[in-house]
Amino acid sequence: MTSNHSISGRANALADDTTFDESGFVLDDDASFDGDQLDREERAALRRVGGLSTELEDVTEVEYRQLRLERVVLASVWCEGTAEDADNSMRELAALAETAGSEVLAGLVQRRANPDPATYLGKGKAAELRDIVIAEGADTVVCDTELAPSQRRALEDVVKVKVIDRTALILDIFAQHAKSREGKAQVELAQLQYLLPRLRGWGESMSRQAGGQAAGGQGMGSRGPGETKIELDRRRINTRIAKLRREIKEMKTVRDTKRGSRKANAVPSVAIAGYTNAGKSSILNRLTGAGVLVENALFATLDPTVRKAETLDGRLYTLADTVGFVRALPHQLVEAFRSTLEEVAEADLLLHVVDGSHPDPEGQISAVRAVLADVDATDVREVIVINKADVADPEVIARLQRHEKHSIVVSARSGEGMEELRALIGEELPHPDVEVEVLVPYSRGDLVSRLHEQGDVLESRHEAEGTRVRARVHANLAADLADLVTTA
Ligand SMILES: Nc1nc2c(ncn2[C@@H]2O[C@H](COP(=O)(O)OP(=O)(O)OP(=O)(O)O)[C@@H](O)[C@H]2O)c(=O)[nH]1
Ligand SMILES: [Mg+2]
Repeated sequence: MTSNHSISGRANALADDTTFDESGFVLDDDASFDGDQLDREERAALRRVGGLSTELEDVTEVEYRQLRLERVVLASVWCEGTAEDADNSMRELAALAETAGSEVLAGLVQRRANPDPATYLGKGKAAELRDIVIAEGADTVVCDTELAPSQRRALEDVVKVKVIDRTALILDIFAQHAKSREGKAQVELAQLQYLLPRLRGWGESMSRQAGGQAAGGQGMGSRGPGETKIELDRRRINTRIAKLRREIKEMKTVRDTKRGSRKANAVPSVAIAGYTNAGKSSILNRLTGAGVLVENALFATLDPTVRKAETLDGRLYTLADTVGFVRALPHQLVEAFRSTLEEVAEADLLLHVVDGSHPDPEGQISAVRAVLADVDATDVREVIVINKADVADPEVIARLQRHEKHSIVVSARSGEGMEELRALIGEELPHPDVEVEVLVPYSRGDLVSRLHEQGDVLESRHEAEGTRVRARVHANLAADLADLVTTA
C-alpha cells in the first residue's frame, strides 16, 4: 500500500507556528529579550552563498565544507509512526535546511514499508520527485535519512540534481557554526568520517572498471605508482583524521586542567543540555546576563560556553551551555563531540531544557536522553526545565509535569519561573558541609570574599581585630582557614 502527501509552497519551518501548512510562515523576529545578540549578523552573512553548486557535483570531489545549499526539495520515506510523527520529522528537516541557509520549496513524503534499497524513494515516487524539482526550479534534494552511497548516486541519476542526506546537512550546519579551534576540529573529524566510506563506494566501482586487484586498495601491490586517486585521498584523509584526533585529545587535556582547578576549589558546576532550539542559551543568558548567541536557528551554539553564576544566597557556580541535540544525531558527530559532551557527565547538576511549545516535547526528551546515555552521562542529577511557557499549551505543560516529576516550568522570554529556577539550582547544588567560626583580620578581605562566594555564611560581625564569620564551607576552604578558626 502506498499513499503519500506532499508539502509544497514556502515553508518557514523555524517559525513559532506548529503546523506545516501551505500558507508559509512568518519568522518570529522578536527574540531581542534573550540577551545580547552576538554575531548574529555575521552568521546571517554566512547564510546564503549565491551562485554556488547549482550543477550536479559529486560531494567527494569538492572540498566538503564548501557545500552550500540553495533551493531545496525535501524527500522522506515514512515507514513507522503516525502521520503527525512524519509531519514533525519533515518540519524538522525543513528547519535544518533553512538553518543551513537554503530555501525550502517543497516536500515529498512517501508511505512505504521500507525505503527502496536502490533509490530510497520507490521508482515511481522518485520520478515524481524529479517533476517537482523541475517545477520548483530546485537545485538540491535533501533526504530525511542517512543514505547509502549507492542510494544517493542512484537517486541523483533520477532527479538530475544534487542529492544530500540528513547527516550531510547537519554536518554542514555544524561546519558553518563552529568557531573555536576545538569545535572546528571536531566538526572536521566528523565530516571526514562521514566522507571515508563514501569514498570507498566510489573506489570500488573504479577498481571494478580497472579490472585488476592492484587498484582495489588491498595488499602491498596496491601502493606506490599504481595507486589510484581514491586511495591517495583515502590515505590523506586517514592521516588527517589521526592528526585531528590527537589535537582534540590535547585540547581536552587543557579543558580538563581548567575543570580540575574549578573542582579543587569546589566550585559546583551546572550543565545545560537539551534539544536544539529549546532555549538553552536564552536560559543561560537569563541566569548570568552573559551575551551568548541566541538565534531561532538550529545548532546556534556549538562551542561550549562556561559562565560564572551565583545562587540566590551568593554561592558561586559554573554554568555550561552545550551543543544542542537532535533526533538521530549523526553518530560521527556524537563521536567527535564526545569529549565536549562528557562535560555533562562531570556536572553536579543537569538542567535538561525542553521546548514546551514543540509539537513533540516527549520525543525531544527521549532523543536527548539517548545521546546522554551514549556518552555515559546518565548519573547526573537531572531537572527537566520546561521552557517557552509563554507560548506552550498549558495542557501539554501539565502532561509533561505529570511524567517528569523533577521538573520546573519557565519562560526565558518573559522571565516567568526564573526566580524559582535560581532557587532550585541553589537547593540542588551540593552544600558545603564543614561549619567553621573564624576571625578574619581586616587585611584578609580576600578570605571574606571567598567565604561568601564558596560558603554558606550564617553570621558575620565586625569586631575590633577583624570580621567574625560563622559559615559552612567545603573542606578545602576550611583547610585554608584553619589558622583563623576560633571555635569549630
Ligand atoms: N516564546 C519563547 N521563545 C523562546 C524562549 N526561550 C527561547 N526562545 C526562542 O527560541 C529560540 C532558540 O533559543 P536559543 O536560546 O538559541 O536555543 P538553544 O537551545 O540555545 O539553541 P541551539 O544553541 O541552537 O541548540 C530563539 O529564537 C529564542 O528567542 C521562551 O521562553 N519563549
Ligand atoms: Mg544555544
